[in-house]
Amino acid sequence: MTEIDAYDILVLGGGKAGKTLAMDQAKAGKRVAVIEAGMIGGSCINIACIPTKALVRSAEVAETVRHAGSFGAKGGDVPVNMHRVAARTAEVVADMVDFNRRAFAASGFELVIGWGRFVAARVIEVQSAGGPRRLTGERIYLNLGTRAAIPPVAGLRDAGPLTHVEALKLDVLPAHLIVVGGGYVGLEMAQAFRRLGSAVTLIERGPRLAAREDDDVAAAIQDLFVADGIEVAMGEEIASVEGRSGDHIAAVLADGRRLSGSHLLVAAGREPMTRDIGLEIAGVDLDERGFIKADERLRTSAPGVWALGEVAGSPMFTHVSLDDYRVAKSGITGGDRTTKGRLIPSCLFIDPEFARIGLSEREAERSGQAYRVARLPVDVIPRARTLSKRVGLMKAVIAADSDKILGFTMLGAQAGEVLAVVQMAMLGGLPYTALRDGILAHPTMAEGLNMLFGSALSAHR
Ligand SMILES: Cc1cc2nc3c(=O)[nH]c(=O)nc-3n(C[C@H](O)[C@H](O)[C@H](O)COP(=O)(O)OP(=O)(O)OC[C@H]3O[C@@H](n4cnc5c(N)ncnc54)[C@H](O)[C@@H]3O)c2cc1C
Ligand SMILES: NC(=O)c1ccc[n+]([C@@H]2O[C@H](COP(=O)([O-])OP(=O)(O)OC[C@H]3O[C@@H](n4cnc5c(N)ncnc54)[C@H](O)[C@@H]3O)[C@@H](O)[C@H]2O)c1
Repeated sequence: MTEIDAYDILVLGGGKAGKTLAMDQAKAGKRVAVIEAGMIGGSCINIACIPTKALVRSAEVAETVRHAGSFGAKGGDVPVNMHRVAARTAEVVADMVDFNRRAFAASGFELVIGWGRFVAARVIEVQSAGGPRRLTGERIYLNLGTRAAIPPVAGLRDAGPLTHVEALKLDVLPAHLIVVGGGYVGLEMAQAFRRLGSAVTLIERGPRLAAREDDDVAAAIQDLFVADGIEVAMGEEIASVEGRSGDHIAAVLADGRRLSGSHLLVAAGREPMTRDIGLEIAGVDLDERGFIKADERLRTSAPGVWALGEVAGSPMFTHVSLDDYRVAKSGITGGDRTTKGRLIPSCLFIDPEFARIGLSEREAERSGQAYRVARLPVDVIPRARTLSKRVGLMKAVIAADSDKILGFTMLGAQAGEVLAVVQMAMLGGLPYTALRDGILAHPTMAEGLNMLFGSALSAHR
């Protein structure tokens, strides 16, 4: 019989929520272990947010150099060294992994590297370098994450498509990249590779890019992509894929048209890492999509087992995974924090950025409440002119019967930073007039908020 090591806190999967909880609880004197398959620090720093934003930065520099002449500097269409781009991305990742590794060690939790699976209700077996080990915890937290879903399209899997993981390591520039999916991953990657110098075709089967956004916002993003020279194929179903990514590949559409390229990147959504790890033995129920069913305190159907981050069905952002840690910690310390009613910001790192907090106009309409809308083209903000970044819009949704801000959307330079200003106003319960009348520094992009909230509000419903 293999011995079972017992811990106060056992975390399976070291994502943002799990690693933060582990460090916190280890520092508080608990006996804590984290079982992690191999990505020290989880997907954000290894294969997701951080390397994509490093790639996006390389693309931004290439684009700036390309247009340097108009700013009076010497530039032009200089070739991009993808070997260096990939190396820089890897350096940024390595630094953060190292930082995490040291923080883990300093906190005092035990990091067990290996693939974990339940072998009994509260027992996880790990296949680690030193042979199999069994661990149990008074409290067990599952922070397993997701991976790129490969749609069941004939020939797609056999074509060896790239996902974000491989695309971030490419040290040759794809001559022509086909991107399947116009969500967050597809949009960031499509524009980055276009600006690095690839021809890019983006295929989205739905009616709009960034599916959850309002039509005018999605159309503005599409215009931006078309202006960048990206071929955008909307509302198209891929019937089959022929060839191999990295060589020659073609997406054959339902109407028989062929969209050909050299590489194909799949960015068509995510699937949870819940298969074949004995969750049924653990008594952890899944929903119809395979995500762990968790309540507002992130409790699963198994007593003493919680789920955190994407695998728990939480919105797929690192800052939400971090908040799941706060909810989990509150459960340990007797607090009452839950996942209900969270105000969750999002920022899409295209150029210019897209950001949203609270309700979109469509969501406000669906909610049935009376509301007003304010709109502003970014072009009228002085800072947008000094930056030569005049594309985009700001949009706010305000309650009709009070001055409460219900939502804010921006496509424009530094949208993620401007968003935080509105978010703080919303968190503080400030009326929209505070942003209309507050003295904001000139010339900043945030100054546009004075104009946005000072503009005529059109009433709805
Ligand atoms: C390309 C891309 C870009 C993104 N960019 C952003 C961004 O800019 N901003 C943002 O907020 N969000 C971004 N996201 C989303 C963000 O990465 C995730 O929401 C975030 O990392 C939270 O993940 P998590 O905590 O749920 O789990 P993860 O960080 O995915 O952690 C899960 C961990 O569990 C491990 N694991 C899984 N199964 C097992 C097992 N059986 N045994 C042992 N270990 C296991 C995995 O190795 C992994 O390390 C991006 C996602 C992608 C794909
Ligand atoms: N900046 C950020 O914060 C950031 C960046 C990347 C990812 N993320 C997170 O990761 C999540 C997942 O991103 P994602 O882009 O993989 O998924 P997504 O769900 O956001 O978008 C997937 C898109 O692919 C389309 N699609 C699916 N199957 C298709 C097919 N066969 N042909 C053509 N199109 C198809 C869908 O209609 C959808 O528009 C995001 O929702 C986001 O929460 C965040």
